[in-house]
Amino acid sequence: MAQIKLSNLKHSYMPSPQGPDDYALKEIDVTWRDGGAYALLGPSGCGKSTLLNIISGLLTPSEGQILFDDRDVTALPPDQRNIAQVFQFPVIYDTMTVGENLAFPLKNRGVDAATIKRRVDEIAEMLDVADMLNTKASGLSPDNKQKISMGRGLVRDDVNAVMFDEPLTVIDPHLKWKLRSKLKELHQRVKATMIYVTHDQTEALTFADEVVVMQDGEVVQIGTPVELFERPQHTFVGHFIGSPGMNVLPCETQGNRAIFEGHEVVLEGATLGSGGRTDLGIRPEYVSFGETGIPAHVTKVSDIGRHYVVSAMVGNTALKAVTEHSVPEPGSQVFLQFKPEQSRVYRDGWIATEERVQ
Ligand SMILES: Nc1ncnc2c1ncn2[C@@H]1O[C@H](COP(=O)(O)OP(=O)(O)OP(=O)(O)O)[C@@H](O)[C@H]1O
Repeated sequence: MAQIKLSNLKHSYMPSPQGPDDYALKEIDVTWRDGGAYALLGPSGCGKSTLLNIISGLLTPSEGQILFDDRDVTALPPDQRNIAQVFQFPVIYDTMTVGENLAFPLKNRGVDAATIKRRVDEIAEMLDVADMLNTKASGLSPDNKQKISMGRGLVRDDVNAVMFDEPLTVIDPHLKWKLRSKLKELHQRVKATMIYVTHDQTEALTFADEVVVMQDGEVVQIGTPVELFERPQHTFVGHFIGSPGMNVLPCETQGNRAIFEGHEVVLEGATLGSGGRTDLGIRPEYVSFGETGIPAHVTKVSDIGRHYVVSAMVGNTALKAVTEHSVPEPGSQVFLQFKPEQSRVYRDGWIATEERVQ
């Protein structure tokens, strides 16, 4: 397995790109440590597949380098990069048995029979398919087919990385959580460098030690699931991660305070920079109800199981609060309190509040 470094990577599908908008990848600088579990998360069109294809060697970047353990592989074709890939749709041979499918990547490389048997048994046991080794792949359910596809990606122990491209797309929703946790467990056992591409935050946050959040060809934040939740570096991250996402409320700034709909809001730290569009970012989980605070009108209360999501209006601005206990009635007047250490100003989308030193 290898450390993977993407250095000053840019890619445009146009022959002579003029400006940043002509680039599918604007400037990517990322280092993935050997044995880490990473997710590439972003909406459709943000550049995930482009990046994946550049790493696997299907696409040559317009600029920049790809390094595996400090070895420049930018010019190497896919077959010399030694990467295993698991795609959206299962890639298995229907005419072979499960065991033969799992053995195939090893057989292809001339691995000896005893090692093949040992690896196939190990992987089959990890995937809970040991009892299916002699079953013809054609008769398997879609989720078992995808499991075997994953197994084929994991069976070799000489690859630089295993890349998963939206691997749960074809899986029934009620089986998704099973495979999601299975993959996490597999990473802990196999310890390979794994890169998991998805537009689904639950998949990314369950699987990865670190998530790379992309928007419009740019990495907007790299962090642990907790970091992305607790301190989004960009309003996009705040909104994209979390359910419901972070409230992004137009505001003005006055010294180290935000003025939101005429009300002063205490922030986590000092305000940075000046000018640009300013928004106050606060997650619904950190908005609470009190005896005093910002007056609001409750418009809707949704019971979503473990907690309630309260929609309210402050002046002309809509926001959400998440609460477990004190549930107001729709139509009532309430006072909202924003947790200061979780209240931040964003300037043109980027965080502009200094981090509080503990
Ligand atoms: N072969 C291509 N030729 C021209 N433009 C392309 C090509 N492939 C992708 N693009 C453009 O590059 C940008 C990034 O696309 P990409 O497929 O990498 O995003 P993605 O995040 O993987 O999206 P999805 O999840 O829908 O596959 C998009 O604007 C897309 O239209």
